[in-house]
Amino acid sequence: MQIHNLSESPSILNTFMSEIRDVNIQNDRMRFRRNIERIGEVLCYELSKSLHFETHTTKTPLGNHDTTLYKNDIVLCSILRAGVPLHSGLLNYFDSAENAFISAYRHHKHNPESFEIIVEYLACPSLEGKTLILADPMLATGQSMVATYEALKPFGTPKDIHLVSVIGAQEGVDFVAKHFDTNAHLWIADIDDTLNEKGYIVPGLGDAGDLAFGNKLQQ
Ligand SMILES: O=P(O)(O)OC[C@H]1O[C@H](OP(=O)(O)OP(=O)(O)O)[C@H](O)[C@@H]1O
Ligand SMILES: O=c1cc[nH]c(=O)[nH]1
Ligand SMILES: [Mg+2]
Repeated sequence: MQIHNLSESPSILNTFMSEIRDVNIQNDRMRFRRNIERIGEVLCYELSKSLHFETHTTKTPLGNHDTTLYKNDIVLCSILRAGVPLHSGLLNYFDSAENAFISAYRHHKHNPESFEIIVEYLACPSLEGKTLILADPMLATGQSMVATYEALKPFGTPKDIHLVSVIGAQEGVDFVAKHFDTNAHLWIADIDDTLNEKGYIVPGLGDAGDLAFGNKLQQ
């Protein structure tokens, strides 16, 4: 897997990243969602440079102008629920993308420290020969991303695969790298060192789903 960690070259992205991590700012739910969306836009722009481009002639009022436009058939797939604002950011730029949604959540069966990933809702178009973009803001253990990929396999074989995430833990990045092809890409805004005993990224930002949408009761 090819890993593109955008924190390696400082940019305006650092401002959005510092706001979503900051305990004094992140509780402004609207700002949190909008920052995740803006990070999605920046990641989308970077990812777009790796797409397939072909020459296109545009007719202006005064003549013709040659440029290149991407030709990939894009399917954006987000993992509910924290993936929703990231999905919006990607869709802001990929105007005509097809969309898939999947629910993958951590189910704490016996105690807060052990969980399994439950995949329930799944709506997806054909993926055959298309460019699949899998988006989830948090890449902690990597289990949700891998469970989602397994659940999508019956929908066809994508031509290429891009994972998009906001914050990853090194352990989760290593885990997904083992499960995806070497041609797959990971576009990520930052990678932190560790996970705590509950599988949260440290320092991370806390619970992205709760910060975006409010607390949920455990089922
Ligand atoms: O890499 P993993 O260890 O699988 O963890 C990451 C998952 O955890 C979060 O979802 P969560 O289960 O909190 O659901 P939510 O989006 O409903 O809050 C996050 O959005 C990822 O989907
Ligand atoms: O740190 C983490 C890990 C999983 N999900 C989150 O929202 N945050
Ligand atoms: Mg959550």
